[in-house]
Amino acid sequence: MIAVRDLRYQYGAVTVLDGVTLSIPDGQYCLLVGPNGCGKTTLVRHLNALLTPDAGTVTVDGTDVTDDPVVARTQIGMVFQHPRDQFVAATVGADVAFGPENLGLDRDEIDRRVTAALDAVDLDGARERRIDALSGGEQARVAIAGALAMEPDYLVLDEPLVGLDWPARESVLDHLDALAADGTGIIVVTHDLRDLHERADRLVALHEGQVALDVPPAEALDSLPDLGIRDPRC
Ligand SMILES: Nc1ncnc2c1ncn2[C@@H]1O[C@H](COP(=O)(O)OP(=O)(O)OP(=O)(O)O)[C@@H](O)[C@H]1O
Repeated sequence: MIAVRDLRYQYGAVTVLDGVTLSIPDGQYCLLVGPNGCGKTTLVRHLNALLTPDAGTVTVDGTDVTDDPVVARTQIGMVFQHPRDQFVAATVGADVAFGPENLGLDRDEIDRRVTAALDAVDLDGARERRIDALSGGEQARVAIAGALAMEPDYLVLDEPLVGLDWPARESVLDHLDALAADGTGIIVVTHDLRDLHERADRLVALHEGQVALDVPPAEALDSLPDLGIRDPRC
């Protein structure tokens, strides 16, 4: 379980997170929503210790991520807002292998993980393809595969659908559904709930640095406009 307790963070004099508390059990599919600049990325960067809290704690299965960032980073896979910035190799297979290689795994295990991760996003035939020659949707799936190759308990995706056309968007979402069905916890950061609200178990909305809503998505819809988020039914 990921547990965030009274998390506070400011950039200079600007307070962004002002006492965020939430727990995300294993296997949950959670949406983290809020308008631009409300602190969603700042919050998820704390989950695997890319940022250190000014106050409060983030624990994963009881381990404080600040004390043990490596544990957090192996249990929580992150897919960043612009996947293109995340790639470290020219080809799909080399990029997906990068994380397991850094874990010091043997070649057979690396190969097994790369195969499984690419299979999970339907890119099993794409190992030798150059990433810069892939479509935006394919690149998004490579980024997800890169995180999956670490065999994380949770996958955190920061605005994974930006710039994708409808088929690519559906494809990425269907793959997330399949991962969730297999027990991977999914946390999707977004300000656009179209196609998402019916898939997730839970919706957490940030407002003025705090958790303003934490309910099943269907219960949140009427309150969203007051929090600066478009009602996806409209
Ligand atoms: N490195 C930084 N230095 C100073 N201010 C920052 C930095 N990163 C973010 N901020 C500010 O912190 C606030 C929260 O930013 P954050 O990126 O967490 O919001 P967000 O909800 O993810 O926004 P978006 O939906 O636009 O991605 C914003 O006002 C942003 O300008």
